[in-house]
Amino acid sequence: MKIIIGSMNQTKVEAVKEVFPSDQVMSYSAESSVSAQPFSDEETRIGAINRAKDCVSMNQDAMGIGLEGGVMDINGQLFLCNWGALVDLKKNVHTASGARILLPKEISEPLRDGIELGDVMDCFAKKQGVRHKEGAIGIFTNDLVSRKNMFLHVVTLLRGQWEYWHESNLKGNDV
Ligand SMILES: O=P(O)(O)OP(=O)(O)OP(=O)(O)OC[C@H]1O[C@@H](n2cnc3c(O)ncnc32)[C@H](O)[C@@H]1O
Ligand SMILES: [Mg+2]
Repeated sequence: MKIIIGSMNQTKVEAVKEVFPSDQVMSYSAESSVSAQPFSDEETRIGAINRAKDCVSMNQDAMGIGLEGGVMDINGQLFLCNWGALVDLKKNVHTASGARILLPKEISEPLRDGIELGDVMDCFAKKQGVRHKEGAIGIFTNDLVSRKNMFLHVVTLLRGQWEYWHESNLKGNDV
């Protein structure tokens, strides 16, 4: 089976390759068609779906996977949120979200001023390319859960749902 992951970010590409080890995984810089820094669950999820659909529009013989990172507000506090979407050969869509953790004020304030999380994290952690490595989730979990680990869980949720609905020949809520 061919699978296109709609990102060149290695944390996302490696997560898909690990969850689909027997398949041909290709990466493509898909359009999320949402803001570079999504600010709600809804916007982040739509970004993931748009990326997956953009992948499928490139190659009708492949399944598309979109993974999107964002933040969401609960009672004035910002949490990391991540969403994934899988579009299969029949154009059914499955979605799943990732773990979420609170971001400290040092991060949420510059985010609300319009700076992207990846850039804020590099400045905060005094590192380069946190988004391509451990991610904010890695930094704020003391490296116990990396960005790739978090996406591994999301992609596993996508694969499991796709298998369940595919094998049962039924339609899920998302499809
Ligand atoms: O190339 P793409 O696939 O776009 O990968 P990205 O690293 O930009 O990631 P997203 O667009 O999915 O995430 C939206 C923004 O949130 C940032 N972001 C999300 N989760 C992050 C994390 O765990 N660590 C650092 N930055 C993160 C990311 O850098 C972007 O600025
Ligand atoms: Mg991005």
